[in-house]
Amino acid sequence: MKKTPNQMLIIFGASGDLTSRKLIPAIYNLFKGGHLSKNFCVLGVSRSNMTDEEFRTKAILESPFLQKENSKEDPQTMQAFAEQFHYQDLGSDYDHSYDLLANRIASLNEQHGTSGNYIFYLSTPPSLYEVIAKNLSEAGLSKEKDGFRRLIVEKPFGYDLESAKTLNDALHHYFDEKQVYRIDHYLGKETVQNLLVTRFSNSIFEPLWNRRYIHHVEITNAETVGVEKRGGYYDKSGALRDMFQSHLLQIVSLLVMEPPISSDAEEIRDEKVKALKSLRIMKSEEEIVKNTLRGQYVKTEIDGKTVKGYREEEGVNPESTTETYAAIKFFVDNWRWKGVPFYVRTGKAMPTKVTEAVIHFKTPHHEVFMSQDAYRKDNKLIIRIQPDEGILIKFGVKVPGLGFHVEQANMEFYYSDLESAQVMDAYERLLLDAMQGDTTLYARADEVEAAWRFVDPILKCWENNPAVNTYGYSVGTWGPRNSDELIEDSFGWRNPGDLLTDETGFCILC
Ligand SMILES: NC(=O)C1=CN([C@@H]2O[C@H](COP(=O)(O)OP(=O)(O)OC[C@H]3O[C@@H](n4cnc5c(N)ncnc54)[C@H](OP(=O)(O)O)[C@@H]3O)[C@@H](O)[C@H]2O)C=CC1
Ligand SMILES: O=C1O[C@H](COP(=O)(O)O)[C@@H](O)[C@H](O)[C@H]1O
Repeated sequence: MKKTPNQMLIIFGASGDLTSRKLIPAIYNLFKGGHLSKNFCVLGVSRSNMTDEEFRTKAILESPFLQKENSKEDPQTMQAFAEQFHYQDLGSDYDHSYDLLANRIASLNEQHGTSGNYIFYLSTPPSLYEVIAKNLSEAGLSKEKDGFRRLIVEKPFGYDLESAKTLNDALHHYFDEKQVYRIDHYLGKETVQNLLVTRFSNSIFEPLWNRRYIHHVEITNAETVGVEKRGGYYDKSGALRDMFQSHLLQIVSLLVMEPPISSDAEEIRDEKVKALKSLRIMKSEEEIVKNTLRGQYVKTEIDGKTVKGYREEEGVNPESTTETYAAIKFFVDNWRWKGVPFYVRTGKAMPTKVTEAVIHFKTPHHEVFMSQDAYRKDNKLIIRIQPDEGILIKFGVKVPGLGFHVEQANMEFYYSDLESAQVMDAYERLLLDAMQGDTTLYARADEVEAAWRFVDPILKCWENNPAVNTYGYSVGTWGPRNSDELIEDSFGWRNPGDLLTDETGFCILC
């Protein structure tokens, strides 16, 4: 196990949802797993007025997100964990009290022996990222003189290309790029990382990983939930910004990239940037309208009960045209991928929670045997990112008996079958990487900008034409009725039931 240096984690936005739901449980698991140094502490920072004790009680001892642990752990372990937590109230606008904060950090550094190593985690509304970075710098907390100084920045990173560039420039004013860790929690998922290993450590896949053998690539990200309590944020964002620009383009970059020369963070990130730069940018509105589709879930009767539509959600404009479903077809203009269509869709309020990438291989050039079903004869590699993490290969086998009839068989691997299947939660993995100074799974400035460069024209076109290609879909369905039209040349979207479900090849339409 790699040793984690002594350090202090300073969380801005400590009273918020992300801190209690994701960050504290992740730190707790790292603590229990023995990944943290004994000389470690957390300083929570936000506007709310709380003492250390009140913060510990709310965020740890009475946290619903640590309830399971609370009930089964002995109280001493929980208490020992809680004692590493402190809290600092920063006043109403995060623009003051930084000298006070610097003094508090210095005194906790003495108390916990954190060796002057500080990570600042920005889990506040994004509008505060720049002001916090500036104030940290002015309080002398950004320069690495007597320990490391790192800045973890939550998503969304920018609202479009221009704002992402502005934010990068602003952060670079106060922190060097190597100090900035832009988080994308999908990169913390074991199966997303496994995309690299599947591709580059198996000589059976890589020779086929190109336009000669791949017919098309399909990525599905579906959630059963709607926008829940995040309507205010989501209504200004939409599926394209919320999921596609960040998480899904990260997955695309890992599928598309060339082999890096080593597993060094910069080598991998260089290749990802090149991959993102090779996505063909859709220039005309006509091209965008032809290759994209969006939808919004609508009020739906399910088993005699009315389920809210998006426009009825708290914080959402009742006339909103924000998309909760987006599907995009695009091409990658480089030697490897020329002419291979990529289809990516994401949506809320869908039938199941699933994320998967499907590589559809071309059918053999000359068909000797007839398949039972014309749509099922292509080989597929299904990389299941969640929830049942694993890999499935579909290939043709002879149906026993007379003649040469072919049917699809499955060869599958589930992560849960591994004896050492201790899959770390994404935030746990990413926090540990930042604590150990590993940037591989964090997005670099040029990577984020390259992703926005691809998404920007689509956003602009959609904003200019709010009604074009926008369709309602019922809660619990696979999106708008006509979503298969986008993928018409490729047999329709795979219906991702269980990993092993023998799909129909067609989307279940509303
Ligand atoms: N929640 C989630 O699931 C996810 C969140 N994120 C990102 O993480 C960040 C935090 O999200 P989340 O925890 O949900 O947000 P919350 O609104 O729950 O919390 C935000 C935190 O920032 C503080 N804050 C809010 N408004 C202001 C303001 N105007 N001035 C100063 N401080 C303010 C709040 O504390 P106080 O009011 O005490 O000052 C609170 O601690 C956001 O950037 C979000 O996009 C990313 C992915 C998922
Ligand atoms: O970043 C986000 O991700 C979640 C989905 O994450 P997952 O790990 O549960 O797949 C999504 O619900 C949210 O809208 C988005 O901001």
